[in-house]
Amino acid sequence: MASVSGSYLGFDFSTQQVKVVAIDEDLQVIYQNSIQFDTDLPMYRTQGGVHIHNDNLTVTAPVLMWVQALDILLEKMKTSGFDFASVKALSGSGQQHGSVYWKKGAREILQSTSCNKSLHDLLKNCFSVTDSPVWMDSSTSLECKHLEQSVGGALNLAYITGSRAYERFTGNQIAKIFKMKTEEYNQTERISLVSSFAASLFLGDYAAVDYSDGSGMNLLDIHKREWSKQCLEVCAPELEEKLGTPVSSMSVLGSVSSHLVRHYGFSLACKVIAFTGDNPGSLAGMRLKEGDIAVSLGTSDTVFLWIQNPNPTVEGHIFCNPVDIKDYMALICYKNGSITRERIRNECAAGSWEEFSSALKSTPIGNNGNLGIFCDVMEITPSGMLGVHRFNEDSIKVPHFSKPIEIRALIEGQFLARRLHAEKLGYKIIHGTRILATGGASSNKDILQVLADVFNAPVFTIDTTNSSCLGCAYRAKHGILSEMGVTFAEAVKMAPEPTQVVTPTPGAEQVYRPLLARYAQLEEKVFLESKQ
Ligand SMILES: Nc1ncnc2c1ncn2[C@@H]1O[C@H](COP(=O)(O)OP(=O)(O)O)[C@@H](O)[C@H]1O
Ligand SMILES: O=C(CO)[C@@H](O)[C@H](O)COP(=O)(O)O
Repeated sequence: MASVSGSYLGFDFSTQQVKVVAIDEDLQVIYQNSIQFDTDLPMYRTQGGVHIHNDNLTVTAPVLMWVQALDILLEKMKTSGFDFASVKALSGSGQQHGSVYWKKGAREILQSTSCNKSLHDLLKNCFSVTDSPVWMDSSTSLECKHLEQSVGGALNLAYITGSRAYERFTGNQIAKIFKMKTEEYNQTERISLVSSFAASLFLGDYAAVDYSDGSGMNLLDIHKREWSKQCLEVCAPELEEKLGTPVSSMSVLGSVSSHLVRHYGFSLACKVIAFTGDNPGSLAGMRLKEGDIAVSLGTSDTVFLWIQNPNPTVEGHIFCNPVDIKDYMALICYKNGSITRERIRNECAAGSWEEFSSALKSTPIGNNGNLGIFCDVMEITPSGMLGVHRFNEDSIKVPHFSKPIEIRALIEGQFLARRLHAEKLGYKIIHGTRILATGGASSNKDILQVLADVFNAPVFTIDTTNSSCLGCAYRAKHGILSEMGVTFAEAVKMAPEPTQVVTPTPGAEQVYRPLLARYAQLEEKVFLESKQ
């Protein structure tokens, strides 16, 4: 690879893979690569990057798998001739809410500089909990109830932390670890998020949690940008020491570890900028503006917005904004995203995205009134909804659809749900609204066409589906410039603009407006039934 005068790296430790994007000084992408957990590291026996336990509620991932994936990714970059010496700064992101438990003594090992071991060999005995709880976990209902009761109810908790108690949020996960694995908890000297854990691997020391990803823990006071002592106390003892002090998402944490300098030829001056959550990373990568709506179609589906005035409610989340210290972002998360789409692709389209697309193209918008709600796993939005529910044009439940109708029912049902809950949170689609799509499924234009039709707005994408990596490479550059007072918008003004890929089909709104109202009624019915 030809060397460049300066470059910036963005990593993403997401649910199914570790990915990297490198950009040059002109913000052009010069390198991309990834390691898939299931296929590149089969010895960990993950499915979709995780282990689903027998209770169907507990979901974890082996922390050493993430470390080993980074070793392999960096080796791959080295083999391809990537010029590590040109990297001026790096940053990254992680799947949100997951937690990593560093054993007493781990910091000293992390800081050690004089060995030739891989990170995996170096850190193999450093974790008190080897299977990290991840965002797909929904086993902490008791802990959630306790936290909400202790702070005066769900809405009060949302006022403080931006969200009512959610099972996957880290504070509730830590409370469960303390209760179920007290000895391991007591052996823990530091608790990281996946993002700050990943930053620690580059820093060679414990990296601070950033405000934006820290907002997904039910522990951070999002207004004061400090831990809520009340929430910490409810979740587990000595938690403040174990978490360290949170920092702004644009903080320069320090220089890259001498371990990585020696192994890969990073410059000693290369800076590590605070890592953040993958959705905040995507907000940066897509250069979201107020008024835009971002739809991420990754393992999870998320819908998020840039907002100035947080108005937390008991549905959805408010996070601190990752690129502007005074602002916020609102987010809604759906657990049944790509994995459900893959199941239907396998069952109805012989495992082929092309066949899946053909089915979308051969069926009419509105699917002749056939609607579906597909929750293979317990849904987050609305909370607890489970199972596959199919309704014909008279809203009568039916046991199955033909294959093409099933495919359209899945995609329309998913996007009707995305729109319904965004509107419930007060989001209005107006003339000029741009939908910015990202994540693996955003490479599929036929899926994006349904998105444009259901939302009645044009869909834009950026050049890469790895918007979080790209956003973190941008954040890496901005991290250095922000010390001189440069805003994120100024730092990335030369970056390529998102391009419009699809526009709504004429007449789509007339079909989907009434369908949205019908979907809302059916979802409410299914939701209430799932509560019984
Ligand atoms: N052509 C396609 N059409 C629809 N979905 C796709 C396509 N290509 C990849 N995907 C989906 O993208 C998902 C991965 O998305 P990605 O955003 O990389 O995940 P994550 O960041 O959560 O690990 C895969 O699970 C796959 O189902
Ligand atoms: O739980 C959430 C957001 O609140 C998820 O969006 C995770 O952050 C996982 O992200 P992907 O790997 O699906 O991008």
